[in-house]
Amino acid sequence: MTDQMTQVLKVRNLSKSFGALQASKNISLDLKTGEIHALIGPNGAGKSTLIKQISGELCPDSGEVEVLGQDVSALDRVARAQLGLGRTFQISALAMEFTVLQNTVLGALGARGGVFRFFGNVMRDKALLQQAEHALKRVGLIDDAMRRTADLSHGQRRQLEVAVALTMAPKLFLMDEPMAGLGASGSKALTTFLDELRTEAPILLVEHDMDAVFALADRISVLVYGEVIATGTTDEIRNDPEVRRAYLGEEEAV
Ligand SMILES: Nc1ncnc2c1ncn2[C@@H]1O[C@H](COP(=O)(O)OP(=O)(O)OP(=O)(O)O)[C@@H](O)[C@H]1O
Repeated sequence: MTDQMTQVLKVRNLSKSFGALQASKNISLDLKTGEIHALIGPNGAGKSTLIKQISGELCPDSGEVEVLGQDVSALDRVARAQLGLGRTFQISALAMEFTVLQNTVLGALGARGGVFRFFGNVMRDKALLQQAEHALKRVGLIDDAMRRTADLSHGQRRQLEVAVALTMAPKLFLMDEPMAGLGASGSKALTTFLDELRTEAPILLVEHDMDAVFALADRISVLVYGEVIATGTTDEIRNDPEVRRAYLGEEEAV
């Protein structure tokens, strides 16, 4: 990393409670140009809750979120996405009866702010098709373009979510466990892809797969009980006694 790197995402003092449970405690972190910043922590630490507050799906009790220098705290999810905040879609966002290509074209249509009217016409739109095919090539799903989404493996659906998000040409990515359910070869392929993607769109990556995290991350933040207990390079995190005690040690991940 160099000093010239700019912050594309800044989270300041975010807090969120669900009743008596404080799921985010005064969280501050940032994401810089060209980097992958991994967010790790035990189950229930509050990783997804944090991602949802950044994407605009969940409203924090206090704190601010800045995207590309703009305070987006008052903006909804759609407005944040239009500013370039990409988010891997939940599997439920895919239309299971549609083909892989159709789902990706719908993503590309959404990226243009298009309205879904006559699907037949949409599927004849050369520019949309090219955009969708390009995204499918990048994630390694082009050979499956005509398959029904319902017939894909779990891992392939995760790849498709990334392809759909890519059609929106995001300037930064929030990814919540993209490796989940991928076999060894799937996660290796996705690791290679994310490694390349970071220069185009930096990534805040929530991931339990420690091999992927330590292979990819420029920096890691560790979240425990809603609190960031450490942020640092992979070596700093690996050797941090508090992190080892609170998280890594217990999982024997290093
Ligand atoms: N909508 C909600 N209502 C009440 N409690 C919630 C809600 N969403 C999350 N929680 C609680 O907040 C805490 C943080 O959950 P969260 O899903 O953010 O953790 P996580 O680190 O993403 O976990 P995992 O690694 O298992 O996905 C958990 O105790 C969870 O039960």
